[in-house]
Amino acid sequence: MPWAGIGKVDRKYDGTNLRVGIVHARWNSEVIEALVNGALDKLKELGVKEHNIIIESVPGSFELPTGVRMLANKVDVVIAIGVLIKGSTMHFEYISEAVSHELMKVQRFMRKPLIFGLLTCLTDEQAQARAGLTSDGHNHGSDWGAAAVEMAVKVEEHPTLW
Ligand SMILES: Nc1c(NC[C@H](O)[C@H](O)[C@H](O)CO)[nH]c(=O)[nH]c1=O
Ligand SMILES: CC(=O)[C@@H](O)COP(=O)(O)O
Repeated sequence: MPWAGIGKVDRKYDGTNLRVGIVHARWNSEVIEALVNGALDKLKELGVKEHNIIIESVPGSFELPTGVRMLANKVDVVIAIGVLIKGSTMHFEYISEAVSHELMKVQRFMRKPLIFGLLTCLTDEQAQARAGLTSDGHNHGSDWGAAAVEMAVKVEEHPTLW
């Protein structure tokens, strides 16, 4: 997936003074772990201090919006990470839709940037590739870490945004 990723960044973003929350689901834990580590590595590369990163887990992706709200007051930006994989029922469709909409609402409610780290995959292989676990894969967690620092800095520069 050579085209994947957040592209060329307009300037250098410094995360030195940022507090970042990561809330992740535990379903599909191998993929989740790779995504969380990808995000953590990128946050640290961009200067975020380890003691300014709070990590919380929730059972599944459906619980992500609640988890985000629990962290919202303690940090400048939250990354919500979950991995939904299509099974044999309509479960996937309902949860994908509901969680995506609710995360957008939660972002407005908390008036802080929220990074959408919800993979909605049709197969296990799709999820593994997006966590960098296949030879042609790319770890989206890394992009989410970069997006978190960029958006936290940008929003800080626009105090009347929300
Ligand atoms: N099937 C997946 C789930 N299902 C669990 C729900 O998210 C939820 O935890 C449960 O229904 C209790 O409310 N979660 C994922 O993150 N990924 C899945 O593929
Ligand atoms: C509630 C569930 O997680 C489960 O019944 C969903 O089944 P599937 O993933 O096969 O659609």
